[in-house]
Amino acid sequence: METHIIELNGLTKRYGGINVVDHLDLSIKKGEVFGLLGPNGAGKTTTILMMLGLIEPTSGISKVCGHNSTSNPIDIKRKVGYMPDRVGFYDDMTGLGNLIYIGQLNGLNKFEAKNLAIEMMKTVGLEKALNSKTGTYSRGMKQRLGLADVLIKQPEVIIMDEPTLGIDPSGINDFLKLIKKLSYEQGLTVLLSSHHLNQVQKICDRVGIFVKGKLLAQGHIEQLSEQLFPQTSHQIQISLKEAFPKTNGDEQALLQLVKAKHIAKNNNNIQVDCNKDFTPQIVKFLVDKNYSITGVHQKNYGLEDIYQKYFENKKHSADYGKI
Ligand SMILES: Nc1ncnc2c1ncn2[C@@H]1O[C@H](COP(=O)(O)OP(=O)(O)OP(=O)(O)O)[C@@H](O)[C@H]1O
Repeated sequence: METHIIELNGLTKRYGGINVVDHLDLSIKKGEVFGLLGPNGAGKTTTILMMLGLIEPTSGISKVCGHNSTSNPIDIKRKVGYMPDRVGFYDDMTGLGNLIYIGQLNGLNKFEAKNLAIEMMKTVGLEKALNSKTGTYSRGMKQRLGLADVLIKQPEVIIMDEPTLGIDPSGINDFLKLIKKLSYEQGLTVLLSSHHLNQVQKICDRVGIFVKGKLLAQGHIEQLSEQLFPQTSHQIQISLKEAFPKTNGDEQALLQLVKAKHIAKNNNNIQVDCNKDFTPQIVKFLVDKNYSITGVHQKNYGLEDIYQKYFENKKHSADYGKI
């Protein structure tokens, strides 16, 4: 049986008559890296705060590591490490000093705290900066120290709110790889809230698209496009030697064959958006009609495309529930 370490059922938070988190159901397995994606104001932070037991839901239940977040916030605090978007440290203390202090606040004696702090700083690649004051750390180094700060509590689950804010691109890559490695090696479950889609795509096992308090779709990236755009989940691009169509009848016949509404044309290239992979049928159709094919390509939606396309569609629809 699969173990769900995070279980949200009907989780709702109402502010000023509006459900900013609206009957949210979400299950995350042990060891999974899950990306919660959504624009500003979607309700990501409110959801996280309910999971941590820091605010009470209006209705519904949040369970993390088997504990009810609302009735057992102390147990949640023991098992869940939370990394907010900006991590604060004492700038005039060394990185090591800051971590030892956190370790002691979490019940370790000075000796244990020092040993663990050194180990965690090595884990996050800060061994050379052990004795530098955190005031001299770069933003990326501070985020790594923030991760060490979470790890020293030896959590089962790590929740991160926009963890890469303000880090330069190569620092982001290194930081995300580190998160993935930790999850893999230590079986840590990670919930990562972000609106940086490309980054999330790189390391998450699953993602959820969260808009106006509701989870619109969740799954692996490939599944998302099928859920969100059932009619156009496969984009098939064909390059031809000559322009398409030779006759109007060809275009209509191809549209009917693949049950598509529109064929996009650009010079000698065409793109057909279909609800399944019609590549063999399209190629056969064109060959039978004596077109010369110079290239065939199936484009997969990336998370950025999925997100953009979703919000483009929303401009034409008043109802977020209808896709
Ligand atoms: N204490 C509060 N009182 C009233 N409204 C609130 C409160 N906290 C959050 N909200 C509202 O709830 C909505 C969701 O906010 P939340 O911070 O959870 O979104 P978010 O997805 O984390 O956005 P961001 O990425 O900008 O942090 C927003 O409209 C916000 O104004």
